[in-house]
Amino acid sequence: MAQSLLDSMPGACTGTVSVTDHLNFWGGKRVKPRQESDAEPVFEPATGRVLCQMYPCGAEEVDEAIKNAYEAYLIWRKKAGMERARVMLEAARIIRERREKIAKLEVINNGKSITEALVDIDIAWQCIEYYAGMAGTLAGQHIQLPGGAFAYTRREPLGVCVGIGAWNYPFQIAAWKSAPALACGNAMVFKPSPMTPVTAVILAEIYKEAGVPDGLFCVVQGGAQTGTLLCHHPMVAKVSFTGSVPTGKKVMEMSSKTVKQVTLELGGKSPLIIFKDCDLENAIRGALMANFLTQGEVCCNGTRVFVQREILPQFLEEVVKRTKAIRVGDPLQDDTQMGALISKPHLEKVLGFVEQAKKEGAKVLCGGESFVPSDPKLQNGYYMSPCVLDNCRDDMTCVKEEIFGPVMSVMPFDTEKEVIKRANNTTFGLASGVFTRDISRAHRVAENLEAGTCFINNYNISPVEVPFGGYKNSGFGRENGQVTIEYYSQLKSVIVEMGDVESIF
Ligand SMILES: NC(=O)c1ccc[n+]([C@@H]2O[C@H](COP(=O)([O-])OP(=O)(O)OC[C@H]3O[C@@H](n4cnc5c(N)ncnc54)[C@H](O)[C@@H]3O)[C@@H](O)[C@H]2O)c1
Ligand SMILES: C[N+](C)(C)CCCC=O
Repeated sequence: MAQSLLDSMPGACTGTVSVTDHLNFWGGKRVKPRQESDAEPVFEPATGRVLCQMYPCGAEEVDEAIKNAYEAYLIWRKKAGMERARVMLEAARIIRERREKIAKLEVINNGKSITEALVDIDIAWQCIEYYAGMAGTLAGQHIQLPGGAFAYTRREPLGVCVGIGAWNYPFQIAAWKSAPALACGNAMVFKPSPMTPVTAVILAEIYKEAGVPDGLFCVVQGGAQTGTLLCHHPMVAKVSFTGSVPTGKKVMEMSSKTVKQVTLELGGKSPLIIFKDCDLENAIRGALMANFLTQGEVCCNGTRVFVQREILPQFLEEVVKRTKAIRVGDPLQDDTQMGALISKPHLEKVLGFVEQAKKEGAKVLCGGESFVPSDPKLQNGYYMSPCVLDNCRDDMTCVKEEIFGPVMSVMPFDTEKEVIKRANNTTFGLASGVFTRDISRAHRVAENLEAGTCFINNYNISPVEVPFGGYKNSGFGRENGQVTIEYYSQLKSVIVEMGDVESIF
């Protein structure tokens, strides 16, 4: 059934696809929703058409999926790491083979450009391939103790892990969470955002095809209620959450009731600092990459752009020229650079931030308006023109709050000390960036910025080998990189006596 959906992708155009397949997945197959009464429409952002219905899972379905995942976990955890690796490598291969079709479906559900979606799918299979490579390397330590006694540690899986995703990188988030989880021998029940329910289930089918036991990667659909059921379920060992700070706090609180481990990948308001000694051309490219990928709906975007006063005029002139030239439109067209925002309410929220910024004294240098493409089929889509704001101050709403749209706020600064203080003056701490040719300054600034990532002379690249995650309210735990193995496994110490027991009794 699902294969037919992917098979229809090559010829599919914007405005032509409807998804009727079931979107839940456990027991090795798509599962019909038990309740069809609370359906929520899912929209195609590019056209505003209804793409499909999302039927939230209730308590019985969540319980069934978790129990099914637990059965699969009992089988999977006993497999050698090399065996798990082979299955995961096969899953990565299948994704690579179907990348165009999956990317197309992602575009239709999310609204981002096909150019970007292809990169997202590539990052997804790379992540699975990377953790497949690590599955066979998991090992403990041998510790010598007095009298011939010794101890060793075993790195063991946690059990059933829950993944809860945001809507901006639907397939990639599912891969970033499931790949390390599965490599360590866990099972995962994944809940995508109710706005992007379509592609996580494709990943489930691919894992199944690659040879994971039925139930190892399950998908349950739903919003806050379904998420709450997952976070409270006693058989869940860990919740890895990607989403906003307020929801992340709730997830942490709910998970604490049954002492589940938690990873929180939350929002950001990241600083990008551009010194006058930078390569200006690269800094401008970096600023655009830091603000306008996925219509600005990126957690780690560098939306507070601090530019050293001497180069501010040249920077603004060039950034505005290039922002105005960004081609907004049909996300399935190869030459489109920016697609549609996720939903009408979200578009209105982002436009509201621009209005508020104007009221607070910011100057709109370009964009910041809703945009109606000339193609009639796109006229009800959720488009806006990318925006550059000048005259921004640190106390403005647009500088303090995560907008999650294509809005860049630019501010001048004079000294390194001053800009570091201002950059750190936020409750967020996801990412940061610095452009300078001074190597000492670059590393000094990186050391002093309170953020989980600092890009030097680039922005928003995401090699899967490098850990990704936040400081402060942007969360804790990491995705990607070797360290994430520690967030999906636990250590057992086995202590072995070789002599007699010395008892004080
Ligand atoms: N740090 C990261 O890696 C990262 C990546 C992508 C997005 N984000 C952040 O995500 C936010 C945008 O995504 P969003 O609007 O989907 O966020 P959101 O917090 O509204 O929702 C995220 C997920 O949580 C679920 N959810 C909502 N209420 C819940 C509850 N009470 N219990 C359990 N689950 C619940 C949603 O259904 C969704 O699946 C932004 O703040 C963005 O910065 C962070
Ligand atoms: C792949 N990027 C661009 C680093 C985004 C990671 C996920 C954040 O929203």
